[in-house]
Amino acid sequence: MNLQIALDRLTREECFKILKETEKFVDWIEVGTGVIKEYGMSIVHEIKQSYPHKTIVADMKTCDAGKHEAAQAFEAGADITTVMAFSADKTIADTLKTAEQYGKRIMIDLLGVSERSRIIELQNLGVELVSLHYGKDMQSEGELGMDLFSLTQGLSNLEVAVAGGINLETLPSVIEKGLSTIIVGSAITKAVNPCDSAAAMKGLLTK
Ligand SMILES: O=C(CO)[C@H](O)[C@H](O)COP(=O)(O)O
Repeated sequence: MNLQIALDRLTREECFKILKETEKFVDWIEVGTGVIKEYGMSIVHEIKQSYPHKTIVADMKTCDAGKHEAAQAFEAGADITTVMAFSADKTIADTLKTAEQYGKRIMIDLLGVSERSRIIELQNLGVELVSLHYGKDMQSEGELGMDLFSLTQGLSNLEVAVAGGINLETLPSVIEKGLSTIIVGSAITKAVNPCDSAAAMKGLLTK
């Protein structure tokens, strides 16, 4: 099970400091949407240069102009770029095609999706990697509920990640769902000791 660290609401210096401290315990590095908005594609490039052996996820949250935005992410060094599930099928198809041309991948962000039928449509378009997502703003109204997992439960040929306020207390019940990637932001990046937090989480994932 991969641990993906999400670098959100951080300065460039904070991103690199946290990566230096947590590198050994994280598998995938997500350059968060806000960080990309602040620093542009150059920060994706810098992080890939510094961590060439890690899988870099550019959280572009693309919803239109798919071909262009996917190419931007891959040119900058991203291995995976994110695309919103509600995007037009043409956008999904274009980003998939672009990913194939670059030998890279797209991850579909399921934020706001409540019907399994959309996920099946996405699979029919060729999608193989999705992320269940309980949004940052929704987190102020309560923790990620286990019902979120029913969206993808039992679907075959689908790699599933999950994000949304996961912390050391909630991680064990998330692990039980048997997904491929657990995405953690604040519980590591805003921890007093990000290294200890990442180590503890990776420890649970590899148990
Ligand atoms: O995509 C995101 C926000 O849109 C974050 O990557 C995701 O929510 C993980 O961060 P946190 O653990 O702090 O919720």
